[in-house]
Amino acid sequence: MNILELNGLTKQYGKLLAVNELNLQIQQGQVYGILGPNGSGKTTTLGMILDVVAPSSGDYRWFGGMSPIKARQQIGAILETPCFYPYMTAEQNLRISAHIKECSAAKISEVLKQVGLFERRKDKFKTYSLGMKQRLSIGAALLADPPVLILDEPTNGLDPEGIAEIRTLIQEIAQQGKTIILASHLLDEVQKVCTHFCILKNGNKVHEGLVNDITGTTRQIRITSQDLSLLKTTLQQHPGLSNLATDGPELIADLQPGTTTADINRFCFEQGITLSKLQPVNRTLEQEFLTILKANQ
Ligand SMILES: Nc1ncnc2c1ncn2[C@@H]1O[C@H](COP(=O)(O)OP(=O)(O)OP(=O)(O)O)[C@@H](O)[C@H]1O
Repeated sequence: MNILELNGLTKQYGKLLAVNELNLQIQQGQVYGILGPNGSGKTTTLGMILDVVAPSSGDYRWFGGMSPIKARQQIGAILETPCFYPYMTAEQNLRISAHIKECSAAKISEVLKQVGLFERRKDKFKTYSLGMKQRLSIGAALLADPPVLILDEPTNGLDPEGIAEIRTLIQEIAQQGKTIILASHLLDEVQKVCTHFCILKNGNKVHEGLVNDITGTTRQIRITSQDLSLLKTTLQQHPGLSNLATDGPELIADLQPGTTTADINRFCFEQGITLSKLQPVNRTLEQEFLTILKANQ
């Protein structure tokens, strides 16, 4: 079942087209990354699907057409760091959140454990690091045990340790079968936690797919031999390679579909060249992202 379906969702701010005819389908259990540079329309999209920004045209359906009020109860969302009371402890703040959400306070300890703040539950919110504040926000969003979690730039401003903690937490939440929709401009973040992703640029969806389709396939090689220029002129004749370029003491090239590293090795051997290195490289989402953005300029 589609958890969320967007049909031509559009938002125009005066002359500015922030989101243009966006079509998306997100299914249960996916960790869906909405990726894009600053100003590409990620937050506006999340605002629309959370009913806080009115679409100019198009529509969206949660859970196959559930009423917006009912659907909203199934979604835990963090668009900005929520306003917790600085002089209250994490536990007291979550008690207030539970009261507002009309859910049982019995869930508070469980949620604090899940986000790794149980030991610090009696500390005042103002003494928390940015990463702990962000984890508490996720904890608040989990109080009502929603099947869907929406996160906007969840690691913004965090140090590497804080980023790693949030990443692990997102992975743990996803393992419980929850659907997570995450907006980010950080390729690394999307690559490490998401199963599916789309790329927005100037409000347009320019790509969508499975993260594994990109990062799991070897489509590049790093290759070197004693005489680099001879190797380069030789490899230029191989039809199974493209984008051949020198990168320091080695060459880098894209493998065309159907060509393997073994083919390249054999070809060089037949040409009398002994390779000192032939290393397959997994393409990163970053390379794919840059290629896609370039192609859509
Ligand atoms: N309330 C608003 N009024 C006018 N323009 C807006 C408003 N909100 C967003 N925009 C514009 O819409 C475009 C998309 O903004 P949005 O915040 O959705 O992008 P984003 O991808 O989330 O960017 P960032 O990564 O910087 O948060 C931008 O050009 C932005 O300036």
